[in-house]
Amino acid sequence: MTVCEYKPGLEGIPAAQSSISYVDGQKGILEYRGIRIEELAQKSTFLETAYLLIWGELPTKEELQAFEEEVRLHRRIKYRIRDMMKCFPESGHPMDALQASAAALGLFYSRRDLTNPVYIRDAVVRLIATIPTMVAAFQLMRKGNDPVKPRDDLDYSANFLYMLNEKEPDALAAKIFDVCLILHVEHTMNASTFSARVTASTLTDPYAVVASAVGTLGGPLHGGANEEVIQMLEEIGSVENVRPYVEDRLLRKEKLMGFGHRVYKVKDPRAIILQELAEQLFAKFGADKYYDIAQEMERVVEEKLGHKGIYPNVDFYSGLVYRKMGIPTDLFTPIFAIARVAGWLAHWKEQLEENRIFRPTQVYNGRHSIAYTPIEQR
Ligand SMILES: CC(=O)SCCNC(=O)CCNC(=O)[C@H](O)C(C)(C)COP(=O)(O)OP(=O)(O)OC[C@H]1O[C@@H](n2cnc3c(N)ncnc32)[C@H](O)[C@@H]1OP(=O)(O)O
Ligand SMILES: O=C([O-])CC(=O)C(=O)O
Repeated sequence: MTVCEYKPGLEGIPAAQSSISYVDGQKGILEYRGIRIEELAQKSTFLETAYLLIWGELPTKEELQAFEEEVRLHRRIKYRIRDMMKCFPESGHPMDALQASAAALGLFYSRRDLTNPVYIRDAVVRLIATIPTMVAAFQLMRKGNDPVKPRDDLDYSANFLYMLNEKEPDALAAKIFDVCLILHVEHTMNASTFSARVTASTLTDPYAVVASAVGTLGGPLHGGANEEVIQMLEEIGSVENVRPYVEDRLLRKEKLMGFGHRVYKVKDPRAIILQELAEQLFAKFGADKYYDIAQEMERVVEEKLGHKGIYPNVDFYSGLVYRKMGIPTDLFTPIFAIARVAGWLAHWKEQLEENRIFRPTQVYNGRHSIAYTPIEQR
């Protein structure tokens, strides 16, 4: 066996063969099953894109209707899950609540029949359908309210916003939210997807796969950055403070949240679309001063770090979109998870098709042949 050079963070090391999505980080291109995201953002819906990613082809009209109907029928969560969530501390982070709730689904549906397409479809539908309900239910319950039941007459994104805010959403806001889900659904071998694939490779159940990926997504270097971006913009507070803030952080060798990417060395194509979506919302619902701060920050960071290929990533503008919709900051990453679950499931399915357990090696740099020291001599 050839011994490879150790690469911290596995940079540049292929961990799987996959036909789900493709990134060209120099040109700023992202495709799902070969289709550019710009086109999907304009013409598709989240559920149609999820279908494309998981089953490999765009659905026919009948296939899409059947999938939407199945998801609609599975939106409700069991009262025991709801009661379990009610016991979570209201000060707990919604990502932790989501991780625990997704794992708890496995208590009810743990039968592992991983070779049966019916089992796979059932798990896909159940997870895509219930994750938004769990996010909205935790939000209402931590405020002391009862969760709102899903509305069968509303489509996927409109229903989520309805469950969250207890009122029917504005049509433009619901459409933009759906596009945000399309933009967040999949992104090659990112950390949470890798985590999902490693977990999948042990042939555990899909609820454990998703729970492990949710845990990975929450970190501030990954999906959790969208929450930190808004906190950072609030801390900056004004356009004049941007330059000194950036300079100070760089001097202290601290990262600027929402910037930089392992693969993109240009502006993330998703950030370009998210910025346009934010502008559409501002045009309808009024400007946001944090957008001016964000734009100035993009200019200053390009000036300082453009030579290193550091530009806004997907997490930089998404928070401004969600903020304008009145969504609390700590729900930004759970919303990322609502979308990404379909990407994780596509990878789960692909992993099962040609599974081999992930078991890489390590470079041992510890000691050998050390004698045991009795406790009284230490
Ligand atoms: C959905 C997503 O996961 S998108 C990413 C969300 N995460 C963030 O926005 C957090 C901020 N960004 C980062 O921490 C990084 O850019 C990551 C985690 C996204 C990528 O990390 P890596 O590929 O390991 O890059 P790494 O951290 O090695 O940085 C390479 C160089 O760029 C610099 N750099 C990278 N990102 C940033 C940043 N956001 N701010 C300042 N400097 C940065 C590093 O300091 C390093 O500089 P050096 O070579 O002079 O030491
Ligand atoms: O690809 C990555 O490393 C992170 C990312 O942008 C994503 O998961 O959407």
